[in-house]
Amino acid sequence: MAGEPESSSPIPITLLSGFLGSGKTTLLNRLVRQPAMARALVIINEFGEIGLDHRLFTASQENVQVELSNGCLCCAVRGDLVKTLSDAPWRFARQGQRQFDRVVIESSGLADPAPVLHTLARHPRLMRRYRLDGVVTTVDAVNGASTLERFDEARRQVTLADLLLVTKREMSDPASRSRLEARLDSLNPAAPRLTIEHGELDAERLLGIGAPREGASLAEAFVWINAAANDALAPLHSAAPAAKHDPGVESFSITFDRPIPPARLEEWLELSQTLMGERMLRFKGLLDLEGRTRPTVIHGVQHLIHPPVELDAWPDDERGSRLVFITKDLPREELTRSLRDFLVG
Ligand SMILES: Nc1nc2c(ncn2[C@@H]2O[C@H](COP(=O)(O)OP(=O)(O)OP(=O)(O)O)[C@@H](O)[C@H]2O)c(=O)[nH]1
Repeated sequence: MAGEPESSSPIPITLLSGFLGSGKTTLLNRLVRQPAMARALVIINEFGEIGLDHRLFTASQENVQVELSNGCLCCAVRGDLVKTLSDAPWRFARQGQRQFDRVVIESSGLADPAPVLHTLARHPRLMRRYRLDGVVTTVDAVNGASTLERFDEARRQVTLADLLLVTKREMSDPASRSRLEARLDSLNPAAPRLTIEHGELDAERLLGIGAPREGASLAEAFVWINAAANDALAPLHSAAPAAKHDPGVESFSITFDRPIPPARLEEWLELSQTLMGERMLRFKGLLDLEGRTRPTVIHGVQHLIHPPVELDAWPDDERGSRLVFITKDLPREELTRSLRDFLVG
């Protein structure tokens, strides 16, 4: 592809999701005015024949902007997204210099983020050029709880988020706020939650919220994996229940001292998708794989499993693997047994 060398480091992508009217465009307008997002390529997906969001969005001078209309990102225009992202480095280049250094995709309010994440994680051309920096989901404090009751898409948007932003808090009453908090606890206890008003948020808060990237330090990976475990991490080979959530939601960790054969891990991942599916809300792993000199990070959300990434290095001879799970209605014994059988059995 013209315009830039293949070897340049992958361009981070932030996926901004959230149900209809939850405040995505309001947030985006604030974000792109800040230095951290000033050179973002903004891709706006709208649903319906006459999209409005791109008119409501007011890019800063440096931003480049693309609209994907007439369909939903998760189905009809997924091919357009691949083409837009594939072409962008040279399409938005001046004198051979790429004009953006990150991408923000605002998906339509009805989009399920999973297919988009699959596309970003699996499409050969996109995988080389881009990396997912995280999924941010806005949830409206007034309607959020009932929206989450009623719409599967809204639940998927919350479940897949690395960061949840609760909007319109000043318009909501305490009862609907606590109903919403309980619902968010149940759907995604791992994601940090922030309250924002009228899209006011430091753009830096959105950077690096997903998994550690290739070559990241082990220290960074520890912060990431610990965030998923809440208070369940401390005791090895066991777990305490996570702090607060619906019945049926559990958070726990499992460790292995011996290196894990990569082929066994792959088999287990396939099996877990089939057998556990949506009962596996989230898993994160920091692994010592047989034959690899560096630590490997894997993670997944329900059926979606991201490609493994290798970190910088082990600090010394002390190695080991740790997996953290957040599950719903999935007996811990069943999961632990399948892991032990497959990974070290
Ligand atoms: N009071 C209040 N209003 C907000 C807040 N955030 C957004 N709004 C308003 O909510 C309405 C919808 O916000 P948008 O940013 O357009 O929401 P969206 O998620 O982009 O909406 P869709 O494009 O329909 O999916 C607008 O009128 C905003 O001004 C907030 O924190 N407080």
